[in-house]
Formats: sequence, C-alpha cells, structure tokens
Amino acid sequence: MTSPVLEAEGVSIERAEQPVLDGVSLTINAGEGVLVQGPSGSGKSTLFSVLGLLAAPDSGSVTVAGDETSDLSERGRARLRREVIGYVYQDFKLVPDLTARENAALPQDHTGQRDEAWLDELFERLDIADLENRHPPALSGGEKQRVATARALANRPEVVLADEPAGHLDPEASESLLGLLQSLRSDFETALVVVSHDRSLVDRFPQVYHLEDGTLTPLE
Ligand SMILES: Nc1ncnc2c1ncn2[C@@H]1O[C@H](COP(=O)(O)OP(=O)(O)OP(=O)(O)O)[C@@H](O)[C@H]1O
Repeated sequence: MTSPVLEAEGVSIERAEQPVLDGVSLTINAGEGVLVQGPSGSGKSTLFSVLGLLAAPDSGSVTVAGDETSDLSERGRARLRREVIGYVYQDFKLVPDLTARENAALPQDHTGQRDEAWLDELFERLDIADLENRHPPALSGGEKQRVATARALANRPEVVLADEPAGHLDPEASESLLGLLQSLRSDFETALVVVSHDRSLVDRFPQVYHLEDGTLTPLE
C-alpha cells in the first residue's frame, strides 16, 4: 500500500474574516498527480500555502511524510519544506542577483548537497540549458517559470506543489512543461499537486478536484 506523502484533514482558514477554506480534506500518495481547479479567488493559492507549510490553518491538520505538522517546531517544518516539498510559485520568487542555475541550485545549497549532474539533466529536460548563466531580469515569463520548475525539483522532492505552473506559457510550452512534470512523476514517483484556474488542464491529470466556496469536491 502506498503511504500518503501529504494529507490535509478538515483544514479551515479565514482571510480578512472571511472563510476561504472550510473543512478541506485531501490525501496525496507517492507519485500521484492531482489538479485542484477553481475560479479566481476560490482559495487555490491559500490551499497551496497551507499544504506547503507556508501558512498554518486555523483548524484541521496537515501531515507531511507521516509527520503531523501542527505540533512541529518551526525548525521541523523548515526541514520538511526543504527535504520533502518542491515549490513552483505563481510569481516564481527567483532571486534577481543570482543566475538561473544558481537560483535552481538554491534548495541544494540549503541542504549542502550540490548535485551538478541532476541540475544539468533538469536544465536539459526543461530546455533552458543555454540560459543557465542569465539573471532573471533577462528571462521571459515562460523561461522564469521553467527555472522555477528546475529549482522545485532540485532536491528530488517527494511532492511538487505548483501554483499556476503554466500561467505564463503559450499552449505548446505549457503542454511541454506539464508533460515534463508528469514524466518526472512517473520516473521518480514524485507526487504532483497543481492548483490552477485553467480548465484546459483537467484532461492532463488522473485526479481532479474543484475548489469553490471553501469546499473541495472530486470531479468524476
Ligand atoms: N493576505 C490576505 N488578506 C486578505 N485576504 C486575502 C489574503 N490572501 C488571500 N485573501 C483572499 O482570500 C481569497 C482566496 O485567495 P487566493 O489567492 O487563495 O485565491 P486563488 O483561487 O488562488 O485566486 P487566483 O486564481 O486569482 O490566484 C480571496 O478572496 C482573496 O482576496
């Protein structure tokens, strides 16, 4: 039996005194591909933050790689963020003073284990090898998105969380990036959780949930 890499149970959170997530439960097993689809403002980025231990829920629990996180110290949560989860942020969060390759290597530098061969492979697979010495201000939105994806995968995480990972790409580049994420999922058992408003992604994922009015519903 596969064990969950990420599990949210009864998660609720308010923003500006309004409920955004209302008793959301979600289980992600190793290697699973899950899309959370919902309209703008439905709470997708909030769910991304809660699942990624970037925000604590008001109630409910989030368990990462078997560790229930509400009782963990900040140090323990930081370790899970570093070692278990990879993040593709909606606004990339690349460091402008570092090259594309240095940005992608940041998670490895935080754990003290540079793996140049894996970075080479990621840059090849993402088709950005020729951009590795450029700084983010000199990259297009789609190029930044691929560098951010390389960074998310740098530590071979058990689960990648991605907020609108194809938001800045044309349909062809979006298809290729999602194909890459899905192939990494099958090659390395990396679970993938994508939150997106983009309905065209629905057919690309084995499991799809709809988020609206604070409630997460599986789409049949
Ligand atoms: N820091 C905050 N303070 C107040 N309200 C917030 C805050 N963050 C989010 N919200 C509100 O919470 C709701 C959910 O926001 P969230 O960003 O999670 O939605 P989303 O589905 O990701 O939207 P989008 O697709 O437009 O990115 C929105 O109504 C938003 O205005």
